[in-house]
Amino acid sequence: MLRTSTRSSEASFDVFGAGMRPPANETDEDKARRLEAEREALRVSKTIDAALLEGKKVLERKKRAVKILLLGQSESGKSSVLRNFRLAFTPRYFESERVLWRTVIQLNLISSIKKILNTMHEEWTEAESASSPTMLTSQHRRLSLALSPLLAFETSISQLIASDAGGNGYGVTVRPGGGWKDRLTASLGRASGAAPALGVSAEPPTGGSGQQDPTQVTQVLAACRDNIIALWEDDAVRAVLAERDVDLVEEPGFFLDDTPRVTALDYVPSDRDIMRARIRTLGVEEHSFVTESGFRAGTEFFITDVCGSSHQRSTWIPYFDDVQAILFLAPLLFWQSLDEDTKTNRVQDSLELWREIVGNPLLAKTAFILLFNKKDILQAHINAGVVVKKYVPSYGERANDVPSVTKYFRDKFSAYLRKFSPEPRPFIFYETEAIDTKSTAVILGEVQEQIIRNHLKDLDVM
Ligand SMILES: Nc1nc2c(ncn2[C@@H]2O[C@H](COP(=O)(O)OP(=O)(O)OP(=O)(O)O)[C@@H](O)[C@H]2O)c(=O)[nH]1
Ligand SMILES: [Mg+2]
Repeated sequence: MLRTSTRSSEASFDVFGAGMRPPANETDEDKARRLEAEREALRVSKTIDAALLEGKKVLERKKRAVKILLLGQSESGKSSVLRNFRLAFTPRYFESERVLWRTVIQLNLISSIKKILNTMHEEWTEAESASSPTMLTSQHRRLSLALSPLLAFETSISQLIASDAGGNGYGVTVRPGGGWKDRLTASLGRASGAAPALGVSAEPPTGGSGQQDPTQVTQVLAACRDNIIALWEDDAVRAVLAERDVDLVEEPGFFLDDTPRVTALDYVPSDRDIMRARIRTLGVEEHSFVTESGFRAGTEFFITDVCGSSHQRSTWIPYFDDVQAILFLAPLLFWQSLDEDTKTNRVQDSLELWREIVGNPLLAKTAFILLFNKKDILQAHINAGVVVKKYVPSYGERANDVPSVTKYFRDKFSAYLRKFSPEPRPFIFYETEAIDTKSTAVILGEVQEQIIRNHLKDLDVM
């Protein structure tokens, strides 16, 4: 019995051993190939182990980290708040990205120019087909021609950083997931032959592949400076834009009034410029970082930034899991409608969205912080005489000033929170102006402190 058992175990050992042993007639070449294959298999196995370990570590870190979700309609200022967050709490990282923002701002400027040129072309086409007079002259045609090289840069750089899905043809839209920064960094590095830096290289860049590089755009913009100013300051151009309802000043990412500064060869974007830059988020971006400064520096954050367009809101749901706080942005721009649905009033849309989000059972334990962002724009419009009750009849005879408007809508948001939250939760709100980095830093400092305290309480650390 004992012998049988031994034999059987030897036999089974042999079955595996035979498979592992090299064949008796193995040539030197076969052996080299086999050893190489074994080394490769070991490398792949180690890579998989490392990835699993890394994945586990990320999950562990994510469990301990503070998780924040930025929500709100498109253009509400979610990404701008995230930028403010990074400026306030990871200033070294923010500095390292300044060079990328120069390219985004250059693209914003070119987008505005493209809109003007396209509007002029529409005017010419209609004037020709209807044989009607136009205020635009041959001088405008010369300007249009002189500025047309900029459009090639717009296309080319947009292709580098933009999504294949593209945007609406004007705004800057980036690839989902934030990978655009790596692509742009690599491109800037290649163009200057070194790590990307601000200012242009002494040597003019050589295009080579035919693809425009971001360093060249700096030089072409500098060369176009006077023509851009001439175009934007031209009375006939302004009149054509007004006639065709093209209001560039009101659009996000408007830098035409800053042309002399933005087109300078040594242009370095200020913090405010970076907050004013417009780049549309597509899909969902997850940002993880450890704070360098502020309350409990060294705290790890996971901040999720989403695209606010109504077509993309279903992509938010997977990110509701395990989030400590939602920063909900709701600008009180009651005279505007959504870009994607011009029949829907912006504030009405924010209220509906707020109601859905606060009422979501997955978010019952999540803290909500409401940011009435863009208070500078609200103030400017009230100062310019915009009458609230014209757009919001239920506003009635209340005073036509910012405190009354804010109180009116604040009461509505607060009532929805009380009525639709699955469990009672405090109503926390701030009035913000994300392009003002100083005031935003103070508010974000308070917000961060509250969130960390709550988080530590949940983890039983405090
Ligand atoms: N004047 C002013 N402009 C702001 C303010 N907050 C944001 N902006 C500008 O508004 C534009 C839109 O802001 P984003 O942060 O890109 O908006 P978003 O919510 O991320 O939009 P999506 O990515 O499309 O969902 C940008 O050009 C910002 O510079 C503000 O408080 N005041
Ligand atoms: Mg965004």
